[in-house]
Amino acid sequence: MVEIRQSIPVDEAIRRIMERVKTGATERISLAEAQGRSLAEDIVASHDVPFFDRSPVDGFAIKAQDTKGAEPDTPRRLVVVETLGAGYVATQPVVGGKAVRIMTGAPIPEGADAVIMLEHVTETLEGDQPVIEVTSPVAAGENIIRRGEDMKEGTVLLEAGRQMAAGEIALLATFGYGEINVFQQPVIGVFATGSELVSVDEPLAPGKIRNSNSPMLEAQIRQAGAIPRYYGILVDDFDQSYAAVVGALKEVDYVITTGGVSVGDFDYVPAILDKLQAEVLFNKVEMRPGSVTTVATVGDKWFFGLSGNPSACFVGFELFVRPIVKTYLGSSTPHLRKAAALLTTDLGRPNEFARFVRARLTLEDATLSVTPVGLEKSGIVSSLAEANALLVVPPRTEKLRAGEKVDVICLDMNPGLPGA
Ligand SMILES: Nc1nc2c(c(=O)[nH]1)N[C@H]1C(S)=C(S)[C@@H](COP(=O)(O)OP(=O)(O)OC[C@H]3O[C@@H](n4cnc5c(N)ncnc54)[C@H](O)[C@@H]3O)O[C@H]1N2
Ligand code: MOO
Ligand SMILES: [Mg+2]
Repeated sequence: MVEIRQSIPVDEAIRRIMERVKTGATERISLAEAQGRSLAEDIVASHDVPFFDRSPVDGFAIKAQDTKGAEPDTPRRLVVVETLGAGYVATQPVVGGKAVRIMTGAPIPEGADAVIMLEHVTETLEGDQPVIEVTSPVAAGENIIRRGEDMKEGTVLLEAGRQMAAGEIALLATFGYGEINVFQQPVIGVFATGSELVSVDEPLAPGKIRNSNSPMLEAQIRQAGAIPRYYGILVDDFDQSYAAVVGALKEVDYVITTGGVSVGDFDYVPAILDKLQAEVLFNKVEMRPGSVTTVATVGDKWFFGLSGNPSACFVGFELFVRPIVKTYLGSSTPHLRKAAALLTTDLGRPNEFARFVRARLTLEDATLSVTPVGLEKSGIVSSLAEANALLVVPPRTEKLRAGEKVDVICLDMNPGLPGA
């Protein structure tokens, strides 16, 4: 007799997972290793930026009041007393009637309260003495970047859980954070299951297909910020499969299997979980694709039995594995972003389960539109590369019409957003 599984709504499945998730351990790494990692500490500005009043232009640092009444007919003449490059400090204050030639990024000399650009003065020599002529008044404060204008000491710049990209790395470098505390990346073991599978470098034979799910999962794992460890293809043999899963559970933080999770004769994942005495959180979700997605815990390890059908496997990872990884990495927003978009075509086939339709979001005239891509069947690989979103069709929805507003889940991967 085939086991009849108790199905639960997607929200309930996510709730069961999220009530058990934990953040991971932390480690200290160098800034050079920071890209893609998640901060485990708040980053605070350790000083004002800029750290001194500085010039944003190449010009002359002056006292604004010296330019009062300056006109082409009555230019004001200022004596240039020194030249200041970025990285150096003036040797003397600017006093009335004097100017310091100053380069972009150099500190404003004491006594100066404005900078006039090189292009806006006439430079002459009186004997050996450089002199400038100013032909229009300059306001106090002009062309001066004040200390702390960019960032004030003590401000929290980045919060724990923030994933680091180029901008965050620039901030860390600005404040001298050569080392930072980050969350350790969970290591996720991946098994492909099924005697029909051959690997990417093997020739096809009758009845065989290439294993596309585990390379896809490895990419999804990396994209989420975790580390994949591929354990290969398991042929449909219970004892071998059980032993391999037991071995992996000792070595990694979570295990993902793809395939063998339904009710077929060679679908061994349910029996493996049984023998492991795993706590199965659910093994049937009211969703298409991915209705057989199974999530369990084995001691303190997570086990994800994702469907063998490529798109079901893909969606199962994004909905159920990704938020666990993101929470482990300290994120306070572990789920993919949701948005509303206008549907561009009619969408048929009402279903008693929620549907996650692979789709493409485009942005035109400040309006998000969504179009289903390719064939909707769960075994279809072709639409995965086209999709940058999942269109969410709630259960038992009547036919959706072009122009209706629908919910979409934005995927965090190529072709990205807006995917016009
Ligand atoms: N009697 C029932 N049959 C099925 C049910 C059901 O409720 N009752 N559910 C169907 C649904 S829905 C899905 S989804 C699949 C899930 O099957 P499994 O997760 O057990 O996966 P497999 O049987 O191993 O394979 C399904 C399909 O996917 C191909 N596959 C498997 N692994 C890979 C891989 N690594 N790369 C590419 N393609 C893969 C496999 O060859 C099959 O075609 O069960 C339905 N059946
Ligand atoms: O639930 Mo299955 O994953 O739709 O094809
Ligand atoms: Mg099966």
